[in-house]
Amino acid sequence: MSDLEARFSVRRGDFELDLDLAAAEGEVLAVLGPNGAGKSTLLAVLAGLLRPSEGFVRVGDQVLTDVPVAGRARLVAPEHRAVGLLGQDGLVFPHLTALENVAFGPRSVGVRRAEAARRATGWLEAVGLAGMALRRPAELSGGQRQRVALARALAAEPRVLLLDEPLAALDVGVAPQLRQVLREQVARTGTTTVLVTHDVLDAVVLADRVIVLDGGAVVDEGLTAQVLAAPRDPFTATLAGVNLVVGEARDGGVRAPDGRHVAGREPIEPGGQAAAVFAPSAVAVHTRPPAGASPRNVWRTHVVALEPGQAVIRVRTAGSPEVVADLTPAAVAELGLAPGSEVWLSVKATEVGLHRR
Ligand SMILES: Nc1ncnc2c1ncn2[C@@H]1O[C@H](COP(=O)(O)OP(=O)(O)OP(=O)(O)O)[C@@H](O)[C@H]1O
Repeated sequence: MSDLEARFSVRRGDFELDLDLAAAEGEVLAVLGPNGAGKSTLLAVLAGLLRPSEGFVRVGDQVLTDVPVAGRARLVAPEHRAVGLLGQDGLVFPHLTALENVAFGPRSVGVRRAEAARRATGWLEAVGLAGMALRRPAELSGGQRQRVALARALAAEPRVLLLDEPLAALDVGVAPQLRQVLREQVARTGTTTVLVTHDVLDAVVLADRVIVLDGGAVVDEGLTAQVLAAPRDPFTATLAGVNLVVGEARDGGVRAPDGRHVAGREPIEPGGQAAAVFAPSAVAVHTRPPAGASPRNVWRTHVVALEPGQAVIRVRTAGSPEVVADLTPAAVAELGLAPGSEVWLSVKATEVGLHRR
């Protein structure tokens, strides 16, 4: 049986989120999605801050939220759920020291002062803050404060930990260290975790599985590596840094809405929806129709934009869906590319993965 299970729909104005998720004990589930996809709404329902229009949330054998279609709703108050929440700006009491902040959880369930302080000291050590126990939040850096907030959340020994963009407010230099601390502590404590993030790296480093939300619905889900290697949704493809052409399975490949046909390494059975995935570095750009015998995909289009990437220039081209190519600056200069340039793109079929949707 899953440790966490939630199935509900919830409305916020015109927005509706429909969700069905489960996480095994100790599993880290990342929730990815663009702005407004419903990620915070999902956490609010799990935390008991928001009541769904229908559905339930269960943690272990305890039903925390139960809103039947007809009949009485039941909602366990947020403070009585064994659910911890850590947001972007970890909530810590400004007037308490780091130690007192972390000891707060154990104290509030009746643990004696000395024992709570002993446990809090252990947690502060675990998150790399030994020696900072007596500082108040104002005397700590943003990254250190977030460590205190993490220690505080874990010291309450939640059955499920909810992380809402926990690294988003930190400097890029600090985020990797805290990401590592999160990873260690979640693994060490075996806490079932739901991690909302914009950053694909968080999912790669921390999560066993991911779900991708878009417009209030789950559009992709599975093991992190699999979802990123074979995205089924354009948003996931962008996160994974790959091109995704979704269309009808036809003639062994994928027929895009704009008529483009994409062949892959292995032919795919016709019928139904399929997706072709290929890396921007696998796309060659030509200013004339390319000649050559090897089996490959060739499409005529035009350049929409040139964008700086890391040691490459990303060439965005017209089409539905859009295809991007990564070229060296020298190649872009040699081809004389600019927005509006007519180009032919070619991709070797051996570089294209095809899968069913
Ligand atoms: N209090 C509210 N009242 C009405 N609508 C709301 C409220 N809060 C959020 N919404 C709407 O619900 C939708 C989902 O918002 P939510 O904050 O869950 O998205 P998100 O995926 O967390 O986005 P972001 O990544 O920008 O934080 C949005 O369309 C938003 O406008």
